[in-house]
Amino acid sequence: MNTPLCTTDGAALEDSARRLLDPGPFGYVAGGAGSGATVRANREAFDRWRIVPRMLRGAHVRDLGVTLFGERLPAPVLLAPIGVQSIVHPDGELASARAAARHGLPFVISTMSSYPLEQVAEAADGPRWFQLYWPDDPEVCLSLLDRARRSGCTTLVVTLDNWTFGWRTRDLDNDYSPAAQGIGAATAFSDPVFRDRLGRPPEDDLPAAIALWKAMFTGVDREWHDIAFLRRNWPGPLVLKGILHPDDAREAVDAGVDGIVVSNHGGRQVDGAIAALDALPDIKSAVGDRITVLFDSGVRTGADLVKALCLGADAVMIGRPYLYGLAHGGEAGVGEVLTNLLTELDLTVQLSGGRQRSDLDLSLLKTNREVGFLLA
Ligand SMILES: Cc1cc2nc3c(=O)[nH]c(=O)nc-3n(C[C@H](O)[C@H](O)[C@H](O)COP(=O)(O)O)c2cc1C
Ligand SMILES: O=C(O)C(=O)c1ccccc1
Repeated sequence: MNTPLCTTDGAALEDSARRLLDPGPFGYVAGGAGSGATVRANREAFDRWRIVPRMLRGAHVRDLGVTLFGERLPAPVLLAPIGVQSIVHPDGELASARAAARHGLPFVISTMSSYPLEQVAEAADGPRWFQLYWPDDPEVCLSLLDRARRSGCTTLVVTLDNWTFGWRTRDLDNDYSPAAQGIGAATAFSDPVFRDRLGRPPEDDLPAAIALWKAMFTGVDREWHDIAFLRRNWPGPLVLKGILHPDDAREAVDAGVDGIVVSNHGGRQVDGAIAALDALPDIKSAVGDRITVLFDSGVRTGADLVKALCLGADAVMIGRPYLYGLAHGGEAGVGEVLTNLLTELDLTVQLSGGRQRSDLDLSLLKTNREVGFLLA
């Protein structure tokens, strides 16, 4: 471990990662789209809510476990799919997956991992899900789904908000692109159908392999009726990631998926997009309990986890904070970030009078505006 990790908040953790990493990788992880308005909005949205703790509720005994798609989890927390993790630590996804497994939390393996899917899955000796960047070649897609299933991934998360990268100003200014170096291509390059399409081993002509990889995985967008292809070809739970509009959430229900992730990709795609937390209540009202509602974007503390759960998320994904932990100390660093978040979650729930997930609802929250009204 490099230095003790900051426990104060996500900003301190980010600052300490800035000191450890080169500007290119740090900017890639921390940066957002355009002016950074949505990265900021994600944080501001959390700051607009206040928890109103309740007393004398016997909260000394707690169980925050939840069942997601038939899987029992110790807490309503997952590790978000994050690709190219080797840019912050050589062990990359292997270390993060091991830390997740030690906490019994699901690790969502990105299509763009720095290590092949099978290797990450083996390291994630606990619950593991697969995140799909949907290639335009259906045979490659089927091959990825098959590999994910064989590797023990139970749930498929299909990311809909990144058919192409947002306008990422920091990366442009730093002239930094992991993809241009082929970082994140390990799963594609080890795919038999991809290799067949390329016609030779990727190592023999890296530029050609990278060009085919980029062409296959970017620039395609699909339509709602295309979800049927994944529904037909994925035997387990299917989750759509990147939903921000209640009508899209209703479409997801109609498409027969099992869940959605309310997310703006951590503010990395559309500058000026609505904060994911601001989108959550309307989406929850739109879908009710018909599908599972997951959430990410902007979560930095245990109190943030409580707020997202109170606003309707069935479980919450951690993004950048665990990557900062990885930068600090590999598996141990990720483990420490998770321990800190889970401990603060548990303490916040206890001190707020909660005993279980179902105690966390809107009755525990007020907006700043309401608080101001009460004070007036
Ligand atoms: C460096 C980096 C790489 C990411 N890679 C992926 C990815 O491969 N697939 C995906 O669905 N989301 C990816 N995301 C988005 C995360 O899954 C998640 O939505 C986001 O980090 C949540 O916001 P937060 O970091 O503010 O918590 C990535 C995010 C970062 C910071
Ligand atoms: O950077 C990202 O947000 C992301 O989703 C991604 C996409 C492709 C490769 C690596 C990361």
